[in-house]
Amino acid sequence: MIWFGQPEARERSGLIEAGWHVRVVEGDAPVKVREGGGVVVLADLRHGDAHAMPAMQHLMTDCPGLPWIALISLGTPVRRPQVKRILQRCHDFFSAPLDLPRLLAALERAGGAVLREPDAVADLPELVGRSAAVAAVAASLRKYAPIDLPVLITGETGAGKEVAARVLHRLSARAMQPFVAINCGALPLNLVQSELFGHERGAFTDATARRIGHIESAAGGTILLDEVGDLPLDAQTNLLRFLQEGVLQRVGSSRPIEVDVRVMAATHHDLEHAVAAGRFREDLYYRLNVLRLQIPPLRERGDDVDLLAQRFLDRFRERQACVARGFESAALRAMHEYPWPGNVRELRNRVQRAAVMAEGALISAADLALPVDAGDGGDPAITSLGVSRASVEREVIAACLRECRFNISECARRLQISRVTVYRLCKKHRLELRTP
Ligand SMILES: Nc1ncnc2c1ncn2[C@@H]1O[C@H](COP(=O)(O)OP(=O)(O)OP(=O)(O)O)[C@@H](O)[C@H]1O
Repeated sequence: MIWFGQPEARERSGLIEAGWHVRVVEGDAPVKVREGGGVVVLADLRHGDAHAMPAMQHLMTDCPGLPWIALISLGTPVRRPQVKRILQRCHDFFSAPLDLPRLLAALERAGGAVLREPDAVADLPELVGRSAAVAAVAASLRKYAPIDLPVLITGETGAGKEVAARVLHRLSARAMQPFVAINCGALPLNLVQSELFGHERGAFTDATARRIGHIESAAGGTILLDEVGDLPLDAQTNLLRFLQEGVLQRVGSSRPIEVDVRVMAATHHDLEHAVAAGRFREDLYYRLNVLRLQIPPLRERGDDVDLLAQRFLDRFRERQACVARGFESAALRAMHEYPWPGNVRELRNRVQRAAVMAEGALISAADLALPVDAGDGGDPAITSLGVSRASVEREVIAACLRECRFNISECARRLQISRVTVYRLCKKHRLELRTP
């Protein structure tokens, strides 16, 4: 629903709990909405505030088919022409204090099915979100996609760098050609060159046959070099040559092979720092950093957390039997408070686990293993800071281990702790180090 004005906290959380996505509009900027799909608009005129009136009028003209509901109080200037025009357009009226159950019933009638509000990036279904931060990413993606130059994608782990690279590829002229993503940090050190550039038969002891490398296998398409900062210096030199001349040499061969591939690189480390420390070639950095895309961390995406969580839950429900279909308001609050060090990936993992754990229709903060704030009347065992920390720590490690398929080195790298610490924490939290 679009709420023009200011919902009270209880109103907003009641709506979200009932499955509605609430988009609050306070300013006078025009609002874009796709008609149909269960969108309902509420004109909150309780405070007689004329601020959002132009945006309301605009939307009424733009989307004449939308159902409108008015919320008024004794203070609403009902005789003012602007207000009168809006009231004339409304199907239903509510007076303060708002009777939430009656409003929910009216919304169901007006909007039909539960609203799935269009994302800010409706034409990019891979990129769920409607925050300004995600809209800015979407705008850059559309701008960069048709330009056949390298892109350097930065952002915290799990924020969606690979998702962005896939969108860039899909929107580019190379869309019908391969997209190859490789994690440079996970390549065995002694095989990096052969993995990237391929090798000829007999190039080294185990090279019993000729093998093409990842770059060649992406011929005509795009290669994403994830964690590019982890490439050893000799591989960096060859990559630079490839970027400059468009040719590569397989290990054990002196024959240059021309390969047409768009290179994208991603990193969650500070590459500038690596350059300053001499761990990353400066010339390669400039070659890769032609177009730059910064993926914002989840904690900076506002209500996208709700949207993503619901999306992950819906997807999970399509594949697995589970009773959960939404989130308690305390769970939504907890998700907004939590800093999400593992970003969208961590959110997905927590939601999936919570969907399994939840015993009712609504997932609680405890199901998500997230701390709830003390004023919430939540479980005291959960609100204790020590227990919450331990629980979060366990969840983050368990999720990361699963993501890395129980590869301890990879897990240590992603969490930026030592392998020894990973083992210690697994022991502390009784996490099994099984192979998948
Ligand atoms: N905006 C988004 N909408 C939907 N799913 C997303 C979004 N961003 C990320 N994801 C999901 O989150 C998970 C992590 O995303 P991705 O692998 O792109 O992150 P990353 O930044 O490349 O991580 P890493 O630094 O560990 O390589 C994936 O399952 C991806 O599908």
